[in-house]
Amino acid sequence: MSEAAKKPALTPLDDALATLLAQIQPLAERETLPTSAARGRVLAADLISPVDVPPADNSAMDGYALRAADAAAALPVTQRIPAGSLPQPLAAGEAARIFTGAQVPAGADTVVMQEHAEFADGRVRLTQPVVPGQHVRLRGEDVRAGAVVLAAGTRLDAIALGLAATAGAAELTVTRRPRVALFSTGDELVMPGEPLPPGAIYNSNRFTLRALVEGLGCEVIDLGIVPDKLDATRAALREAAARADLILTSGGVSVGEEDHLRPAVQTEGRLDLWAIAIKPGKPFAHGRVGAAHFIGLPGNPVSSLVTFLLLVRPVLLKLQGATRLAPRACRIAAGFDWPRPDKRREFLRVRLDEDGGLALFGNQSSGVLTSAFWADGLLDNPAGQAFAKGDAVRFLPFSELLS
Ligand SMILES: Nc1nc2c(c(=O)[nH]1)N[C@H]1C(S)=C(S)[C@@H](COP(=O)(O)OP(=O)(O)OC[C@H]3O[C@@H](n4cnc5c(N)ncnc54)[C@H](O)[C@@H]3O)O[C@H]1N2
Ligand code: MOO
Ligand SMILES: [Mg+2]
Repeated sequence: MSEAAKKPALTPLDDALATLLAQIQPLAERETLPTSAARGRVLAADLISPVDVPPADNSAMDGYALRAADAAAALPVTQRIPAGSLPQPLAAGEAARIFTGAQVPAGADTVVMQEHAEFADGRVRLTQPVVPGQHVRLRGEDVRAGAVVLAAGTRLDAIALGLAATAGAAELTVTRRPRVALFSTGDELVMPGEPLPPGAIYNSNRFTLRALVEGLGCEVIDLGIVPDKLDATRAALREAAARADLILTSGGVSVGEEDHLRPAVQTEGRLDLWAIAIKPGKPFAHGRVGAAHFIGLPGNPVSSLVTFLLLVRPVLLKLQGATRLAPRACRIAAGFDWPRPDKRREFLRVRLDEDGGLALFGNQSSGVLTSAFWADGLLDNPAGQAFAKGDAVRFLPFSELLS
């Protein structure tokens, strides 16, 4: 067989992702957690608010509540309403002293901030014209009772948890954590904390991948480092398949004789996909071992990171029933020329630069993890497409991908 004939056809990224996601059925099991423990999880049922938020009209300022129609007169101040207290109705021709967050009394329709009023002898006089309704936050303007506050399939970030709490939810029903068995392959790998013998490197993928998996609300089953041996790789796959929903590995997935993952998966299960037309991250593998999904990421640290973000992140989200799998992207000006594009769709490590559009990290090698640490996200450049400084390019922010 000629070298050319041995070359695998590279699958386009979008096709690979579609194939991968088509195999994923969301997990059916759910659990109920305290709201404070649900960060990073996916809501399994619509959350409906039993209350209006805010529950009553309330003041946005420290000042005076009154009827806008009375604004011209010096009004007697007939009550004082701190936040948390219950006001008396306000009669025509009266004003109430009021504080931010306090309930606006029935009868009042407007709040004047104290800086725009003068108080003397029990009466308040306004020093500025009023706009009727000003500084009153209306009952239900944030959330209406009976409305869906958070839909099933929502990922619970800090803001979503706050919104759930604002509707009074002490507990949330979420999809159970997917179990992800993680192992790194490579005889050269040594764990941080151990001495570094000649020829060895520290295992960084294990830390990056573990943090990414946990950040997506999943449980990690850490199977450590597996040697570059076919038998050891097969044994690790069998153990992982018995314990996990997804087996995630890094390294040993390329074409060298020391890359045992592909043959091991072919023997223990089946391989559905291998090699994607992206840079970095070409040698990406997907298949099944027993009932578990298998995903093999390339060993180079940036390749492993990028393939995780583009392909594994949506899988872990879909397993949990999340409705939004794709990260939001935007088009933004490139701050540099890119005259010699790759034949593969390329994901460049770039940083947001207020003055000049996206800036490029100098060394784009897939072994240089510093490039990703420095960057704010990935510039997604189509295969074979050159661009010049000032051209609009597609930007995938890490704020989307790493959340
Ligand atoms: N003849 C060819 N060689 C290679 C090809 C190719 O198409 N033909 N593809 C290259 C590309 S692209 C990549 S990416 C790598 C992927 O290789 P593997 O997935 O088999 O990974 P390894 O060979 O095991 O390691 C690659 C590289 O990454 C380092 N590594 C591995 N694991 C870790 C870890 N846990 N932490 C830190 N660094 C790790 C490893 O030491 C190697 O330097 O293959 C190319 N070769
Ligand atoms: O895909 Mo490799 O990830 O180009 O270095
Ligand atoms: Mg290799």
